[in-house]
Amino acid sequence: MNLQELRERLSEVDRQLLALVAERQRLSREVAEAKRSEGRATRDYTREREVLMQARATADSLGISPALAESVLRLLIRGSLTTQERIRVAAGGRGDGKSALVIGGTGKMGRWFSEFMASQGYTVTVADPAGKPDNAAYPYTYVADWRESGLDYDLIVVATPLKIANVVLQELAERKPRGVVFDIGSLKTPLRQGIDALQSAGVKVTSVHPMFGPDTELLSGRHVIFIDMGNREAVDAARELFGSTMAEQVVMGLDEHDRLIAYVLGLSHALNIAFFTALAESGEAAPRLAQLSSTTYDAQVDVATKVAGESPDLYFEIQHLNDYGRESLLALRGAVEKLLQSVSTGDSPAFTAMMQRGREYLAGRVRND
Ligand SMILES: O=C(O)C(=O)C[C@]1(C(=O)O)C=C[C@@H](O)C=C1
Repeated sequence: MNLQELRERLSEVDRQLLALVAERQRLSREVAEAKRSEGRATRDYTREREVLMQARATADSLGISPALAESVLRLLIRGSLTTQERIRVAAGGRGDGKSALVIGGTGKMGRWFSEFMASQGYTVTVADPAGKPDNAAYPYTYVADWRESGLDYDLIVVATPLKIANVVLQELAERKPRGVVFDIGSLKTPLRQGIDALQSAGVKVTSVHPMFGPDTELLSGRHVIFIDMGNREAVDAARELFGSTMAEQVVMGLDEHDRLIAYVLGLSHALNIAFFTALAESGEAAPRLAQLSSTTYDAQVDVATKVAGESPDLYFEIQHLNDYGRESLLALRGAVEKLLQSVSTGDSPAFTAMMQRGREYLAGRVRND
């Protein structure tokens, strides 16, 4: 066979593979229904392990790489889980007969929430001064300014940029809506006044931080943080929204949230900004570095590239508006100084101690994906 013929055969095999993937997905939808009627959880780690082990053994007997087979099956299981989670969220029907308003609903996370709530049966209204999305089949009621309409909703989600959110929450407090109100900001200390105003006005208020980006399809392994401002009903209602998903729910206080986020978001963003700034400012080495690779460098460059592509406004807000933001930046500076000190004085025990401490610290970390 010549190259052209071989490529045609490969394309045919790819088509067959994808037809099998479609068949697997179809079966997985049936599994979702079966598990729902038997009252079983969506995710079954024991079964996943079995599937992966089976794939490795089959690969071995076929003379192909077990690692390749495992990666393919991991992707397919992820596909299954995404489909199954969606089925469960829709079947839960937690929003049937209920209405929701998403203020800032055409932004990225606003869109995510609108879709998520609509998939549960909520009738969604989107308010956003950015204009109605140019889509003939736009599925939600649209208003440019929420201030000009009634507030008779079961749920109001504030998905505006942080700076505006505090004002919106205060304005909402004046109108005392009957439904549950929550924002989805990445920081909570800049929203303290708005949330407090709602609380004092007797509104059912909480605050939610979805710890994932707008492209997220599967919530298994993801965290959603709920801030308890003293209104149990509001916290329960917000948690209930995620009740059919596999997201892990964490409830905490407002200050605790921002203290932790200063590290989880603030420190990891800062480290990447420092990394690419150091590279870009490395003088004549900069263009040559861009061509090189090594395992750690490539992994770090991948993360840094994502960070560099994010919104500077949002990333600045995350650093600047956090009451506890300085703490983690100073910790980073302290760590770099300690490193510099050990390296420049040839203090190998100090360097080794840093590595050892990191190893111990990170070994205690549980990660599930
Ligand atoms: O066997 C199941 O319970 C499935 O839902 C299927 C499947 C898979 O894709 O193989 C998907 C998710 C589960 O966690 C385990 C396995």
